[in-house]
Amino acid sequence: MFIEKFKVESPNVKYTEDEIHSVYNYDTTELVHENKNGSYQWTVKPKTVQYEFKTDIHVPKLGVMLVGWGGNNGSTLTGGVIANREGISWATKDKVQQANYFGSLTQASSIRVGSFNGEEIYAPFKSLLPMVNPDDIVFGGWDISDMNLADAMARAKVFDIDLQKQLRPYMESMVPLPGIYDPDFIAANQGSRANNVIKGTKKEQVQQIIEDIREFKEKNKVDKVVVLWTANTERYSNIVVGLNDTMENLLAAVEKDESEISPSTLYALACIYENIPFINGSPQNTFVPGLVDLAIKRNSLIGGDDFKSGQTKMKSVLVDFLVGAGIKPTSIVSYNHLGNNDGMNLSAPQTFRSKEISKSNVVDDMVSSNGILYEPGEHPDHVVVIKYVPYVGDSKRAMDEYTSEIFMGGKNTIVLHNTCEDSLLAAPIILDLVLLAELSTRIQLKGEAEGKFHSFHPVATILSYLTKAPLVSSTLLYQ
Ligand SMILES: NC(=O)c1ccc[n+]([C@@H]2O[C@H](COP(=O)([O-])OP(=O)(O)OC[C@H]3O[C@@H](n4cnc5c(N)ncnc54)[C@H](O)[C@@H]3O)[C@@H](O)[C@H]2O)c1
Ligand SMILES: O=P([O-])([O-])O[C@@H]1[C@@H](O)[C@H](O)[C@@H](O)[C@H](O)[C@@H]1O
Repeated sequence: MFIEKFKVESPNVKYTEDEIHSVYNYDTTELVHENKNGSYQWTVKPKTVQYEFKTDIHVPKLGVMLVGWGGNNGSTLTGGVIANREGISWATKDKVQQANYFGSLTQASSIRVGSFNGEEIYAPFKSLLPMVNPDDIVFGGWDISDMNLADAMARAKVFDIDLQKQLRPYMESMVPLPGIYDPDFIAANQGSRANNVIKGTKKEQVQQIIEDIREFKEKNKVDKVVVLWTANTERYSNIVVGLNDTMENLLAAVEKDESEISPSTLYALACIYENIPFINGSPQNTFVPGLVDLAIKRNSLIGGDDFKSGQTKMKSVLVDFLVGAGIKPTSIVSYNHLGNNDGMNLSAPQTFRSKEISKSNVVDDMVSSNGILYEPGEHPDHVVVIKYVPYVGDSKRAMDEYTSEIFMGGKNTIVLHNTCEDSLLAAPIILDLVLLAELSTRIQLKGEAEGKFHSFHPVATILSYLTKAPLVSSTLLYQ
């Protein structure tokens, strides 16, 4: 049975006018590796750590500023939220389609809350804690292309025409702010659309982004802003000692207008200065060490990298299942072709390399978890192929082949084929990322050994489920 909402009655949960107080006993283990009578022994000791959580129940009016707003994902998400908010339905060749948020964890998934008279009871994920209603989000952002969002939606060729016609009046007045453009970091084929760029030094560009955020916040009277990068995939930045390895060196490099500081790092820097959450939806290493240092020092949320939308989502689920079942994947081949602008940008070797890394590394932890199947350092052959085929547009065609070793020298091959608009996969994930980032900034926690409440660690590993290459912090404990 499915229920819409519920209240918790527990000695561990207290509702006040402003907060939900909860106590959670986290059961974990502590491992000890010690020399006993001349030989080393691993000892596993169960332990329980008690945490207290305080969740501010006042849901803010949220502004979401997208970097790359005029792209396929940006225009699709914006149009999708407007269609849901306005209750738009449209004619397709099959039926009259209603707007929905399918594909969003927060809006379209459910959780089990218990059983009643022998029946399992489920509730919406979004009923767990007070969350922003996506219909209320105010969108804005930047793009190096000055195309308005209605024309960008038409350029993307994602939505049905009848839907596009109904959305156009809402979107044609939406025009992206000029963006920070550096041709050295994205494919040369993107140059023709770069007619909407911020001039000046890197320091001046960062300052302009800060001013844009402040003006957006003031103009739209939003309480909070989250910034999310859904612009083109950049090439990796070189990590150079003395340039971007520490926050002091990074800030000095910006002062000196050093060329190796990428646009995405500059946007993120502006957000950290403003204490605005910044999420990276692409695979490049926006978060160079110096930037992570600064985010931690200023306790400003950063998260990423690279939305885990389709092929890689399937890969992480399937390989986790196979390895967990004691089956040994030995060859993974992920091929896809698509014809959108993302695909065109990825047709350049240096930007493709960023994507190849994030699409390949997703299985590393699963493989290293099983020393029965894999020798130290052993891993499956893993190939990622992305081809740009203009004709298919946003309709990505993904083909995957998984070959595994099974019992007594047997081999098993699984082949998957997946076709759909890439932006229809990514847009709901972008929504989840911004909603969960906003929610996490309203939560304070305190471990039993800690003296005072604090926020989550600024490196938001809580967003990992939604990204291919989760950003994690080497500092395990919050300072
Ligand atoms: N399923 C998916 O669509 C999916 C999944 C994972 C990751 N991604 C990543 O999301 C990003 C966006 O995907 P898309 O399909 O919307 O691509 P897109 O090319 O349609 O949109 C990117 C937009 O960013 C703009 N842009 C580029 N550089 C910019 C800059 N420095 N500042 C501001 N705007 C800039 C471009 O003009 C373009 O409008 C890509 O990096 C892609 O790899 C997409
Ligand atoms: O999440 P996923 O479907 O594995 O990955 C997708 C790739 O298959 C696609 O080629 C690329 O253009 C998208 O940006 C996205 O990264």
